[in-house]
Amino acid sequence: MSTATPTTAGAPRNRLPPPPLPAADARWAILLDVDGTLLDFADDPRAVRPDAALLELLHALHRRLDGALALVSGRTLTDLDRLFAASHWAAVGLHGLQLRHADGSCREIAVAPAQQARMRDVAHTLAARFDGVQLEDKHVAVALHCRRVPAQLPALREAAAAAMAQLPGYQLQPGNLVLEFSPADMDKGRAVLELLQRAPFNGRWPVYLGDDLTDEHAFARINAQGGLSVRIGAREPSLAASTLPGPAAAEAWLTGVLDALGAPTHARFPEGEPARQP
Ligand SMILES: O=P(O)(O)OC[C@H]1O[C@H](O[C@H]2O[C@H](CO)[C@@H](O)[C@H](O)[C@H]2O)[C@H](O)[C@@H](O)[C@@H]1O
Repeated sequence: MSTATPTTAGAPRNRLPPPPLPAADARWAILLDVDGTLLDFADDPRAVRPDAALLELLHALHRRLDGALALVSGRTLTDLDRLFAASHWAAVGLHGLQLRHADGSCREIAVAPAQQARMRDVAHTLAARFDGVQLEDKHVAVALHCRRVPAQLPALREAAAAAMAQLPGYQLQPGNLVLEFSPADMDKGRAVLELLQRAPFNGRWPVYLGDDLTDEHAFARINAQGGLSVRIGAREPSLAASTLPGPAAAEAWLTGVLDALGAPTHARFPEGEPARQP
């Protein structure tokens, strides 16, 4: 699949092909990371929102795949449902801590309240020490964003790694200009495997699109299942077998997938238009 070519610095670099399009009768299941894959990055995590064309495309694909399309994100399920009007979809939230199957059944990994309170306390104290670092408190997990102050990332990483000694049961998950404290022993790969074991995903060919380090866990599982892993962007190294340059290219490719499969005909948004931010 991938071919290694030398860079000018002499280090190998993977040159990956674009993903193929399906045959009209293909039985695909599509799993989609959100930030950096479907949506361009914004300085403020609360500022992003999918535009109408992307929403329409995703809802049409979800119908065409008989529900075998899921969002797999570090965001909470509540946030995903608000952004995508998708509370009837299977989804993975908080990097696998939350999971909803297509039949609506959910599971959530909990942490002892005292342990969680300790983690939040440590994270808030840490964020206050670094000017410009934005704290996103998801309760069971906390993200410290450096998008506005990328130069702070190395020092924040060092301080956060040191703080881990006080936080048994937690892991420090790096992402795109972000560090997250989240409960250990869960990642997107494990959650994706759970989804793939149940209808309507089982028996279909799994295709996963993602851009970030957290998506590498999913790429590993998807590859082991014989599916297709697609890296969005150019981050290296990656386990992905295929690549697209960014969210705009991902949307164009998904449009090609829908065209190849043939568009469905019923209602656009069964649960009403998605909420709009002011
Ligand atoms: O798994 P994902 O869907 O990619 O979610 C990962 C994190 O995405 C969000 O943060 C990232 O996007 C923000 C908006 O563009 C950006 O400001 C931030 O720097 C990025 O790290 C989200 O806020 C996090 O909760 C997710 O874990």
